[in-house]
Amino acid sequence: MKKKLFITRKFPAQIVEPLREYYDISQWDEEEMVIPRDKLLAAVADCEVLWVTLADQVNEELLSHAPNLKLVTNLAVGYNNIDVQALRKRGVMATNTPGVLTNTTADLVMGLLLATARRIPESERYLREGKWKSWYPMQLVGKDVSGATIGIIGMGRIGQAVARRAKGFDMKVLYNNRRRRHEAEEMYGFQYASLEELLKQSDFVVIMTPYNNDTEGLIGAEELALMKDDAVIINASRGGIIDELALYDTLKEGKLWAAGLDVFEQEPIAMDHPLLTLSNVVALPHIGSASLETRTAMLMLNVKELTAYGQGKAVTNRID
Ligand SMILES: NC(=O)C1=CN([C@@H]2O[C@H](COP(=O)(O)OP(=O)(O)OC[C@H]3O[C@@H](n4cnc5c(N)ncnc54)[C@H](O)[C@@H]3O)[C@@H](O)[C@H]2O)C=CC1
Ligand SMILES: O=C(O)C(=O)CO
Repeated sequence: MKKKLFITRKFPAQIVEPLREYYDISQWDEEEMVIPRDKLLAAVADCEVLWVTLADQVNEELLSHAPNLKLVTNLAVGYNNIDVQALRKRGVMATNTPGVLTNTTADLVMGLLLATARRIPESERYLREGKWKSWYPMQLVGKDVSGATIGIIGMGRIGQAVARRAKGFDMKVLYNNRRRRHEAEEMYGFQYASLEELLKQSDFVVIMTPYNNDTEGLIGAEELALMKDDAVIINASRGGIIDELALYDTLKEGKLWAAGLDVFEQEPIAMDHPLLTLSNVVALPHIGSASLETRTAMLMLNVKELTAYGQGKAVTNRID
């Protein structure tokens, strides 16, 4: 008998179909909308394998409804949506998608850096709104990225890919990480700094840590106050790492140049969120890894794990 697999979103048919060799598959039939929780809890009742997106919470509640569950595959590298302890307790395995999205996400971070520093979205709105009357010296002036100091908090796969790109802009690279990256320091001249020094010295601060109990609220009012008044903060990791209301207050008081945000505490962000009233906030709908090549690679990495499990082989990229 085939194993039961439930997929929490409508994924492309050509990706899912080959898995039918091993699985009896059911899936939520919406591409855009998250499956309602009650439907998900009912759907997992008899499934052995669950394929989720980062919008699905895999927690004690879900596990208590899924007595046969053995494997969860997460279509994301970040796995803050998964309660790893609860999984471990029940002997359920989980996998994620490290590596395949590193460059694409680092590219987006550079996009946010340029967009905030050079006021690109604001300038585009200005043109489309018919405000462009002439060229004048101080029109929509921004700040230079080239030669500036970037401070990267979380020097993992993506953090290091951002740092390498920053070198291409002749930036000085400071970083803070759980452990020193001696090899990268020697090879590229990246400099380790305490969080406090990094915040004080950087023109651009980029957050690339995972989201967990240690990093929740890592950047609050006190940390923002350490930053230069004309600095930019970029968050492409997870929303809860920055205190959004503290960020709003800091920007509103003119104590920061701008913020570039791909992620939010609540996703989608509420349209009346105060951050969205500020013209120096560039806000994106969590598109860090959203290139066709990379989203396909993420799906295919999950497929590889599901195929291995279906064939009775070991899965890799385990997060449990
Ligand atoms: N916006 C988007 O679409 C995307 C967002 N992400 C987010 O980026 C995160 C990072 O991804 P990777 O670079 O692949 O992970 P990684 O595990 O390679 O890197 C994370 C780094 O953060 C460091 N770190 C952890 N806690 C820290 C702390 N308190 N202070 C300083 N450093 C700390 C770790 O030592 C590690 O070097 C993911 O967990 C995910 O939340 C990832 C991909 C796309
Ligand atoms: O992989 C992740 O963690 C994302 O946020 C989306 O790619």
